[in-house]
Amino acid sequence: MENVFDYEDIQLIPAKCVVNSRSECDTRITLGGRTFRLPVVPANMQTIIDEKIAVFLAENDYFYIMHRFKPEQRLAFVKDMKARGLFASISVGVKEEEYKFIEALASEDLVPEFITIDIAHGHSNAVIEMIQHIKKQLPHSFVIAGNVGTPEAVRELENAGADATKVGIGPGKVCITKIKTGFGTGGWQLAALRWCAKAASKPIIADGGIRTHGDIAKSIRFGATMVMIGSLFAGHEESPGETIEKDGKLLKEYFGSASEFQKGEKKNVEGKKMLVEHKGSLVDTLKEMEQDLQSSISYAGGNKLEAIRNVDYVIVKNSIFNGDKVF
Ligand SMILES: NC(=O)C1=CN([C@@H]2O[C@H](COP(=O)(O)OP(=O)(O)OC[C@H]3O[C@@H](n4cnc5c(N)ncnc54)[C@H](OP(=O)(O)O)[C@@H]3O)[C@@H](O)[C@H]2O)C=CC1
Ligand SMILES: Nc1nc2c(ncn2[C@@H]2O[C@H](COP(=O)(O)O)[C@@H](O)[C@H]2O)c(=O)[nH]1
Repeated sequence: MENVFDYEDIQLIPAKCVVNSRSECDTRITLGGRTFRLPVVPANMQTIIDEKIAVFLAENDYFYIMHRFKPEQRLAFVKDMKARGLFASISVGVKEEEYKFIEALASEDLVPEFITIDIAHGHSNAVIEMIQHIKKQLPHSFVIAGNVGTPEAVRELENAGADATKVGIGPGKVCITKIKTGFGTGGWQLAALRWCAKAASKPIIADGGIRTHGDIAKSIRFGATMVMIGSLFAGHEESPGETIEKDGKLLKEYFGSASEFQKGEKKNVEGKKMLVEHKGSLVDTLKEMEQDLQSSISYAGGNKLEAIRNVDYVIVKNSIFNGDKVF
């Protein structure tokens, strides 16, 4: 494939400014018939989101996707969000019990607004069958399917009924898929996003590899509607990961959903654990992300997110591992 690159290899080229203040720039995005303040969603991982954060995000018009690692609590979670008048957005896997869970939601007439099918290798019959099951049982839920890394996969999942696809296999900060299996979009996630976006007829969520706020704008430029982020959301005081003090410094744990820490066993491990610096409040990060993205929009020469989609860019260098190590 030609022109393979990643986030740090690209610089977007400024266009003439049309606003008098960055505060005029609108970062809102619509997905599944709802408008959110930012094209950003914290990763559906156990050290990134919990019920409290989900409520905060939904109340404040941010998109969220609850993780699937406390399966027995999901039905009550949907009920609770509905009782609060908030949208429900959950994750499922593809195993037998997940079929029953979807049927239980349908039989109680509990319809989550968003359901994300969250498995490592989403280009599979297992995901296609789950999309079809959800669409049959809960036709009004917006289904996000993933993860994938090729145009063929995007087309197949869209044709099966997915309303959006999630792109990114191996670019995550706590991911070791690229090292352990030799496969994935790690090291060329941005180019893979562009490749997939050209084939997509529905929204794409770019997942993994975001290391700076500027990478959000780059994802939008290369075809993402929304960006899923783990590591940048891992260090907040609200983050569910354990807080650890080391040499007088506060740190937070962040582990992969396919790590032994999540699985409770060393089987098919494709994720690791790391400690990230404590960085204060989630609200402050969201505010800073919004301001930085407003600035990106102004450099793009517009006042809406769409302006970023048309800017020119240059490829400035190349690197494979995006600063990641196995340990
Ligand atoms: N975005 C990414 O790059 C990655 C993300 N993850 C995250 O880790 C979590 C666990 O993922 P996952 O292991 O898929 O979930 P599950 O453990 O729920 O596995 C889902 C099903 O798919 C099967 N499966 C998993 N990987 C493969 C594969 N490569 N080929 C064929 N079948 C497979 C599993 O069986 P069996 O286990 O017996 O093979 C199981 O039946 C998810 O949250 C996922 O998003 C994991 C790796 C990469
Ligand atoms: N290969 C693995 N990928 C994982 C695992 N757990 C989560 N993830 C993916 O990473 C992103 C977050 O990436 P970041 O660069 O923003 O930190 C997340 O949304 C998943 O798609 C894992 O154990 N292995």
